[in-house]
Amino acid sequence: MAGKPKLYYFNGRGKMESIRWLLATVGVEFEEVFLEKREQYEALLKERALLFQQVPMVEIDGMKLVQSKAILQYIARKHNLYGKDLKESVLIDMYVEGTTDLMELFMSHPFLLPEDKEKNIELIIEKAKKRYFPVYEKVLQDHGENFLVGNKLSSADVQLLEAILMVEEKSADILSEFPLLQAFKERISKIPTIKAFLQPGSKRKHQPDDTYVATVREVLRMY
Ligand SMILES: N[C@@H](CCC(=O)N[C@@H](CS)C(=O)NCC(=O)O)C(=O)O
Repeated sequence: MAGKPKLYYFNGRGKMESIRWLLATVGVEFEEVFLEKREQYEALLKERALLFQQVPMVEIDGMKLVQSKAILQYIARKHNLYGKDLKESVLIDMYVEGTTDLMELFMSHPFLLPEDKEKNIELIIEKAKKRYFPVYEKVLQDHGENFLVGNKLSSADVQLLEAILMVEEKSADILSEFPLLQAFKERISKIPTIKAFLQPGSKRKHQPDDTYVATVREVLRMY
């Protein structure tokens, strides 16, 4: 039997966090290798473990997978979080891409100059409020189900909850104008595996701090 998936990334959210969320949701335990030194990254490059010289990399089912989107789709397909047919899958892809676009704005935020950070976070919150959250509110309304697609949980639901919590960290009352999203958040948060992942001490990461940013810069030589 294959061992636990092994996740290679930094000790921060970045492009690995949605993968952690999805594995936790489907109840798969995983190990993490945190890159802290340039030498660890160089060792991975030397053994040709990183196809495009990038992390995230996940060792799973005898493969070394890179490209976060491909990894997420693999996990979603394997664990039936990817819809019942092509039409459901493409909707899931669209909704996942929307939340990814929103969360990527947050991912780049810690790397900005201090003087740009405040203005940038205001713009991100504005985008969440005006562009992204109204879409998901309407999808829930039109679809009339507990989930974004079909009548069961999909990776789109998991990622939407992740995005909601990320925005709420910066704007606690963001959902006040979105009652269906508020109910969605409460519902999805109660799924036992997700509830466990939301507890302190889980492998969920919180907002990257200066140490995280400094580590990424050092390991990837981003100066
Ligand atoms: N499309 C890739 C992008 C991965 C990516 O940009 N990884 C960054 C760290 S978050 C990296 O390894 N950068 C090193 C480089 O590009 O040289 C994915 O989604 O996995």
